[in-house]
Amino acid sequence: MSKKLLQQINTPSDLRKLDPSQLPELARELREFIIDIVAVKEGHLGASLGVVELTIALHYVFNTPEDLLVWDVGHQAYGHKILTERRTKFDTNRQLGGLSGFPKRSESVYDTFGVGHSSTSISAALGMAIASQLKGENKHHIAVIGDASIASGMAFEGLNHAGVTDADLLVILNDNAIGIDPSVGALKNYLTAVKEGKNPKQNNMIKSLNFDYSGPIDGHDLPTLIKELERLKKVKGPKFLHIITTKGKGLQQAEEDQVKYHAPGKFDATTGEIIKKSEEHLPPKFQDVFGLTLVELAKNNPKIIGITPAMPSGSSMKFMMEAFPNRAFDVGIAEQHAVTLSAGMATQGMVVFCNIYSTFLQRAYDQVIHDVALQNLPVIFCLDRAGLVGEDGATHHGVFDIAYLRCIPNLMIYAPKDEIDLQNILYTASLGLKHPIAIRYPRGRGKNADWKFPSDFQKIEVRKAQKLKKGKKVAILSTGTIATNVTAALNEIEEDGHFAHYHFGFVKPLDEKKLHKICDKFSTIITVEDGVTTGGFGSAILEFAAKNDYVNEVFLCGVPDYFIEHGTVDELQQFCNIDVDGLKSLFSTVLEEDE
Ligand SMILES: Cc1ncc(C[n+]2csc(CCOP(=O)(O)OP(=O)(O)O)c2C)c(N)n1
Ligand SMILES: CC(=O)[C@@H](O)[C@H](O)COP(=O)(O)O
Ligand SMILES: [Mg+2]
Repeated sequence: MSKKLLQQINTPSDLRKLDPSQLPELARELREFIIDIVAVKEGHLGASLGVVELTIALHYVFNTPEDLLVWDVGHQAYGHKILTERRTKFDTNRQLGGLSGFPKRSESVYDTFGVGHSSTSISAALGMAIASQLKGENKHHIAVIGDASIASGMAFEGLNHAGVTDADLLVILNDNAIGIDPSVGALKNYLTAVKEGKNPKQNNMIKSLNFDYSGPIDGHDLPTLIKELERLKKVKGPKFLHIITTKGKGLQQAEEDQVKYHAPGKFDATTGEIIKKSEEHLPPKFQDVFGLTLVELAKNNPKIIGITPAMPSGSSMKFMMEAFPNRAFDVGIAEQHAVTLSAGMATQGMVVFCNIYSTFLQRAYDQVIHDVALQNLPVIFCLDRAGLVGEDGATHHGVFDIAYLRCIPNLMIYAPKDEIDLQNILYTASLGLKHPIAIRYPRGRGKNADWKFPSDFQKIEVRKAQKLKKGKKVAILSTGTIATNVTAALNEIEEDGHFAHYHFGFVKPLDEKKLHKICDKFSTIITVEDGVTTGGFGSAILEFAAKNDYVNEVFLCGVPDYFIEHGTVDELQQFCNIDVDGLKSLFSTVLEEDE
């Protein structure tokens, strides 16, 4: 179908020239445009489809970019990007060198705040609103936040503050009753009661926080939305609009299976059918190795508990939730709570597997230190999506965990080299450890198509590093699944026992006995990791060498000291020179120099 209206719009001021009667047609065109491109280029789908009308109404009513609009998480901001000067580039979304999948200040003046991690929008927009007041500027400030994201502690901190200000802040709650997985918790029940009219108006909790509350209204009804936004524009102080939308709106399958269509991969734009890749003979996803192994272990140990903050599907904690609903908890977007809840359970002798994406654990740093490590509670952190995650980009790479966890006393860190190693460390942790442990593993699939399940678990000796290959001259020390790249690179160069390769599953505690032997035997050491080298595994080896007066040459390979953008994992590893070819050329150079 034609996109006559959309093609006329490069900026929101073009949009504001349209007659209100043309906006529903624009919404149809925008939706179709998003579907056509995401079907081929992949990305987040359902959330953006759900806010098409809201996006149009906001840019129609408010004077963006003068008025400041903050999208929470930003996975729903595709329509916003398309209407704000990026329509012709939208087909590069999330690709190397292309548009970011999330709003980003350096990308556009319309992206007022960089997002990706949830629940920041209220604080950020309030900060802007207070700054505008202080500067004597007359602007509107709008935060758009979803029902799952508003349940997070940080959003409540923002609301709590905003309610005692007279800042020009409009919070729009986009309530579609789902996050990535169905929303959870008492707040969800409260919002449902409000929607069903079961909550008396005088008991409205948002009103009681001193907001001008309106809604709930139909977020797909453009005339109603526009009328209400026009009204709110004139209201002073903090305001809260509750709108009801359908995630995936306009694509039947996306509306019916909202979990799958959050980010469906490639699909047929006309039928909506997801284009399935054959999964036969493919190695397992690490998340499934985690999820299925946990269930297996939990069968024999009633003390095992699983906790996820809002990622039951992404982490595969859903298997545990299905098998043992009483012992598995989705606590919503609440990483801080997830960590301290785990600590509380651990005080009572439970064996808690707290699964958090590496990047999202950053939010619960104090809880890891203060509530877990300081009390030496043996919580088992399973950090999925460690390393470079690919198209989600800089906000989501799990590259800092080794560096930010390594300095915490009591906390052990383990990075398995493959699926079996992951299973075995989960098993080992389930037997009971004297300390908390963080087990980090990457997004995506392993390499072992012959992975057997269930398997014979092997206990892993704490601290012990493993020799993967013998060699005489240079020692390569790797941690985690990047070992596979090292092995492949070594297999591709002609070397006759020049390089030895060691897998350091334990980054902490380090196998110092083996390190002494390595430092004595090899004058050159190369460390390889898929996280930042600043403070990471390589740094740990350098610290060991310095502390023990070794003067070996140590080369660190890993993620450099700047933020890595989006692209495929292969492209980004190549960029960091930790792909097979990058490592091969480094090893070849070392080999040539030695000969
Ligand atoms: C701190 C943090 N934890 C988890 C996530 C992963 N995540 C991204 S979107 C999302 C669900 C958001 O749901 P909601 O706010 O209701 O927005 P919707 O997708 O429904 O539009 C989650 C859990 C995140 N981005 N940030
Ligand atoms: C927007 C967001 O934070 C999530 O949707 C994230 O993109 C999920 O990542 P995975 O696809 O790795 O589960
Ligand atoms: Mg939602």
